[in-house]
Amino acid sequence: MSEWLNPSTSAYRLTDLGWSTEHDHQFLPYRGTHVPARVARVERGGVDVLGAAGTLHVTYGGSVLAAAAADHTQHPAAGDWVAIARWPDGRLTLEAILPRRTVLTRDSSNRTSHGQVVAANVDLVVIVEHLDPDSDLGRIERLLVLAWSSGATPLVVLTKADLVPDPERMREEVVAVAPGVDVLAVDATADDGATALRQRLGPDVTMTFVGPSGAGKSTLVNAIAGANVMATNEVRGRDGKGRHTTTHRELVVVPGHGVVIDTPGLRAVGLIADPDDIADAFPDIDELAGECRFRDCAHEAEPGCAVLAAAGDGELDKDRLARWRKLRREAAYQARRADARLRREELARSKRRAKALRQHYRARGR
Ligand SMILES: Nc1nc2c(ncn2[C@@H]2O[C@H](COP(=O)(O)OP(=O)(O)OP(=O)(O)O)[C@@H](O)[C@H]2O)c(=O)[nH]1
Ligand SMILES: [Zn+2]
Repeated sequence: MSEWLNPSTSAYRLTDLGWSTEHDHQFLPYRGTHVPARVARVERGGVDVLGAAGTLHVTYGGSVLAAAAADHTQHPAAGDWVAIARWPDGRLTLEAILPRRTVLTRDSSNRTSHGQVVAANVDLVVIVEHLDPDSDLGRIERLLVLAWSSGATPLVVLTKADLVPDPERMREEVVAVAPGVDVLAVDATADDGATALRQRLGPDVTMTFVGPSGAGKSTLVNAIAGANVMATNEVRGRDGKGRHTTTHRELVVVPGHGVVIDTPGLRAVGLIADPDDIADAFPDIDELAGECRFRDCAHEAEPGCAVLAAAGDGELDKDRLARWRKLRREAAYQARRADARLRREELARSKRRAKALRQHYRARGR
């Protein structure tokens, strides 16, 4: 186990972990009986939390387990602020999750679950994409939808600016697909890259870095930390598997510059967006759609469609429109699937109820 998770390591100041006066208020019901802490790592049987007592391993309290069984999103996640109880026998249990400000969710492959929270209370989603090879605009758009749907603010960092002849021109292309979002082009291996990013951070900002493998996420985190807190590709070994071993840190405190969350689940986040989230990432198209003749315009072939008109006269990039359509189809498909899942669960519940009733009457009849 790394020194990071060793209980003998030093205590944390709650404010370095992102604690604010809002949390003071939320924690009032637990004051005196529980201690506050932040979840750094989730395991099957419990979590590691960081707090004034350092790093602690705690198991789940009964009410937390019951809530999580009924609704997977109520399972503790990295970044959660929680209330910990200490029992007379010395056992530590996680008894409550404070209200989450933001949630990054992934659709679970488990058909009976309702998606899984992979990180909570993230303020800033840093979308990292390389300029060399060329940036993937569709991937950036997709991650923007993800960021907006979590409630966090996105920031786009384009790395490897040192490897291309005209990074500014490429940055402009990305600016066009990220309306209202800050877009930086940096050399992540140089000081000014870290400086530009640090200027966007604050001491109590919780951030997460998403983007393709090799884009420079770990390099950036290490640069803002001024230390090697994340394993980069070079030091990770050839099999590429070293990253999410049991010693991996999922929540790293960068004193003065915030908290970084990096969970294995984040690597696999899919898209469960609702149309509003997509609109957040595509305000240009959303605005055009407001000008269509028909309120329920599908922007496919309708007369008076402002979206099609804009695509026709070049005001709206046709490729961007095609990617937007694809995301909307995907979201609609996910929504239908979730509906079907809910119906299946409701059916299973009513069958269980009927069976229980039959047994009840049979027992009485005897
Ligand atoms: N020249 C140059 N190299 C970079 C830059 N950013 C990252 N690299 C290099 O790219 C390689 C991959 O960087 P990482 O930081 O490990 O990438 P990552 O996004 O964390 O990758 P995963 O951990 O696989 O998701 C390393 O060799 C970095 O030194 C950059 O801006 N310029
Ligand atoms: Zn239209």
